[in-house]
This record gives sequence, structure tokens and C-alpha cells, in this order.
Amino acid sequence: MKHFTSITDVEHPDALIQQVVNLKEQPQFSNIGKHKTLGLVFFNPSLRTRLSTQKAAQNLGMDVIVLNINKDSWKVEFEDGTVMNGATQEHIKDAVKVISSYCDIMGVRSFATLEDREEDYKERVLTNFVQYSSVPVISLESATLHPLQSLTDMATITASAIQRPKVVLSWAPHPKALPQAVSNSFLQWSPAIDAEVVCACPEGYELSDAFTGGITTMHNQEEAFADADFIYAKNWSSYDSYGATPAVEKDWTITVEKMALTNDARFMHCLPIRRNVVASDPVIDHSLVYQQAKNREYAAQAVLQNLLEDL
Ligand SMILES: NCCC[C@H](NC(=O)CCC(=O)O)C(=O)O
Ligand SMILES: NC(=O)OP(=O)(O)O
Repeated sequence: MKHFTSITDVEHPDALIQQVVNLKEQPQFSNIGKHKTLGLVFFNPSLRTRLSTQKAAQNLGMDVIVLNINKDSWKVEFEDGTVMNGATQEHIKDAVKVISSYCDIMGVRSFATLEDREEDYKERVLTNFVQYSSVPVISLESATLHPLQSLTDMATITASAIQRPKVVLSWAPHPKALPQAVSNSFLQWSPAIDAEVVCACPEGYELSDAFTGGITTMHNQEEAFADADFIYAKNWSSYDSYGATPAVEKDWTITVEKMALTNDARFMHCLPIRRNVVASDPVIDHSLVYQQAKNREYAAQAVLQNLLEDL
């Protein structure tokens, strides 16, 4: 594996998912990363990605350096050929070349701005990192994808050992407009496991065809929940009216009553979760969310291990 920015970077996604399940069942520690440095660059906040990736690197003997770029560094310019006599102080090209010179593997997190669909879906920040980095790049969640989360989620579902489960990706309310990255990526990875996947969302919140191809989209949440084995909740803003949050008539919060419509489904969410908005307290308290969070460590470790082996 050269980079890890999308499932398309992975030759055998099913084998990688199984590697994560194996690590979860039997955690491994090694020194394959001794005297190697992982650099993590954050344009946006993070709790799980930051800590689980650091922990995974430590499990492999790596050293880790972290830069919170918007907080601690210079303001970054992305336009090529621009006269930098304004607010930006360092060009992305220079920043990435320099950061990667200190690292053997680099990770970057940069969310969608939700202002311009074309710009976000071009993945300018991630693409610049891949272009100018001299070392492999891991996406720590980009504008449109979150592959470390999806790898984790596929491993969490696989570890349950339910044969061909019904998995419902359900839109849920949120006070803020959020990116489509987690949901896009979840759908993109789901063909790598043997599952029936349904997407439930209000009208106006359909995800891009690039990710929903071959997946049933339903606008009735209760109907979608029938016979489900997993409910994967996530909010996202509109793809069609890009970044907008059109009014939704029905209450899409996931409650104990709605979970009772399922086949005793396990509730999943990537976290952080707005309690009693996305889902009610008892749903979250009896869910897989902490297992998912712990599995992030194994997913990051499997990805780092593969990248280190191919250095
Ligand atoms: N990394 C997991 C999710 C990150 C982000 N959530 C958020 O920004 C939530 C923020 C809030 O609750 O205000 C998202 O949806 O892509
Ligand atoms: N799930 C996830 O990526 O969490 P953080 O945003 O806290 O890293």
C-alpha cells in the first residue's frame, strides 16, 4: 500500500478488515516502526483519530509528532502562483515538503468547508499532501471520506459474526451542518463485507450517486429499521443543495422505541455524538460506540503496519 486515503488505495480490503479483526482478538506489539516517525497534521479537531493513531504507532515502536496547523502554525496558502502579500503566510507546497522531510509516514485531517461542492469533492488539501509529500499519506478524515473510520466499522460488524447482516445507515438530526464524509466512506467500504446495506434519510438528504450505487435508499426510517441487525447513525448535510440543512418534518432521533422495530440491532456511531439529538441516552449507553472507538486503534495499527512493510 502506497497511501491510505480511500478504499481505492487498498488492494485487498477484505484482507485488511480481517487483519483488524485479528488484532482486536489478539493485540500485537512489535518494533517494525522503531526509529521511524509518524507525523499527524490536524486542520480540524479530533479526539479518537488523534489518540488511536498515536497509540497504534506506539504499538509498532514508532515515534509520533503532531501539528495542529490552524492553531499552532502559519496560515496556509493553497492557490498556486498567487502573490502572497495578504493574510496567508506559508504555501501548502512548502509546508508539506518540510513536514514530510521529518517523517516516514504522514497523516492529515481536513474537513469539508460545505461552501462549494466542487471544491470539497476535489479534495484539495488531501491531494496537495499526496502530491508534495515524500512519504506515504494517511487520511485522518478528508472533505469527502473517512477511511480509517470505515475500516473500523467494517471490522466491528465483521467481528459480530452475524451472517449477512442487514445494516441501516440512518440519517439523524444535528444542530449543525456536517460533512458527508463518514457516510460516503461507510457506503464505499460496505461492499467489502457480506451485508445487506440500506440508507435511510429524509428527502433532500440523498448522498451522491457515486456512493449510493447498488444501495437502497429509503425515506421512511421506521420501515428501513425492520429486521435490521445494525443501525449506523450519522448526520450529514444535503449533497444536492450543498451544505444546506432543509427542514425535516418527522423526528429522526433514534430512540429505544425505534430500536424495538429492528432485529435486536446493535447501534453504531463514529462519535462524537450529540446525546438526545442524534440518539437518546439509553440507545447510546447500550451500543457498540465504545467498541468502535477502541477498534480505531487496531484499524490504524493495521494500516501503519502495511505502510511500514512497503516503505
Ligand atoms: N470524525 C468523526 C466526525 C467528525 C465530524 N463531526 C463533527 O464535526 C461534529 C461536531 C459537532 O457535533 O458539533 C463529521 O461529521 O464529519
Ligand atoms: N470518529 C472520529 O473520527 O472521532 P474524532 O473526530 O474525535 O477523531
